[in-house]
Amino acid sequence: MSHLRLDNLSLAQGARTVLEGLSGSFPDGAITALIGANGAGKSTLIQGIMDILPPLAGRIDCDVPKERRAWLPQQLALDLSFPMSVEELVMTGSWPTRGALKGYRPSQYRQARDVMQRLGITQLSHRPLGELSGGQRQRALLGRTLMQEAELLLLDEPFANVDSDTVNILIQVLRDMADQGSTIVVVLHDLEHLARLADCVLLLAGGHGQWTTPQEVLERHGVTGLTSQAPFVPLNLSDSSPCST
Ligand SMILES: Nc1ncnc2c1ncn2[C@@H]1O[C@H](COP(=O)(O)OP(=O)(O)OP(=O)(O)O)[C@@H](O)[C@H]1O
Repeated sequence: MSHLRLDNLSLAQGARTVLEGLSGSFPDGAITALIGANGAGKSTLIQGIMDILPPLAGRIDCDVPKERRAWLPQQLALDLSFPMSVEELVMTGSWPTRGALKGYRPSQYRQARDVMQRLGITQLSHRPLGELSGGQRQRALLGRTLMQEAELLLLDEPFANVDSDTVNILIQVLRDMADQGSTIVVVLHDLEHLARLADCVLLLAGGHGQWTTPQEVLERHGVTGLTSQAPFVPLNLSDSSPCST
């Protein structure tokens, strides 16, 4: 059975119903792309799954413990101006399981070093977050979720403002996490990333959800044979008006 299931779920932002009657399961050990036009409710659904936004009706069943759930918000939503280094950020990934005030064990420093090496940010370990590029910051944030050993990972547009080397590393790490059994849900906005990353798709439109496959979405856009060298191809999804007000 899936670790993350939606049962006739409706979610609202204030007085506005954004999503209505969503049901279905996110497959474990797989990457589900969450797609839809601007305002379709992708971030709203992520907030619901993260327990930040209570359901208006229906249920979200998630049996991943809270300390193994991780969320990478949109970069614009992050304030990384506080004085913290890359290594310190990665180490905070151990807080949900171990607590913030217990200090770190040598094995955790070793684990953080391995994580930073895997993400190619070892040389940045003492660099303050405020001095990182978008791509470096995104690698550090994914490093924190690796440190957390997240079993449910939600990412909101992780490839926005990120260089192509970072995209390649993020895709490889996410694939490895899924292969090890994690449930991954990622908000995507372009077809190249959809083709390279997604195993299945939840399309939000008109306040409702449709489960589909990357192949079906690509065919609907008249795209065949996308490769990793393909240029940015935006998803063209128009029918997105919220279901009711
Ligand atoms: N805090 C809020 N208060 C009121 N309305 C909101 C709030 N956040 C989002 N909304 C509204 O809810 C609807 C869904 O927004 P949401 O951010 O979930 O869409 P999205 O699919 O993530 O869009 P985008 O692709 O632009 O990020 C939109 O109509 C938006 O204006």
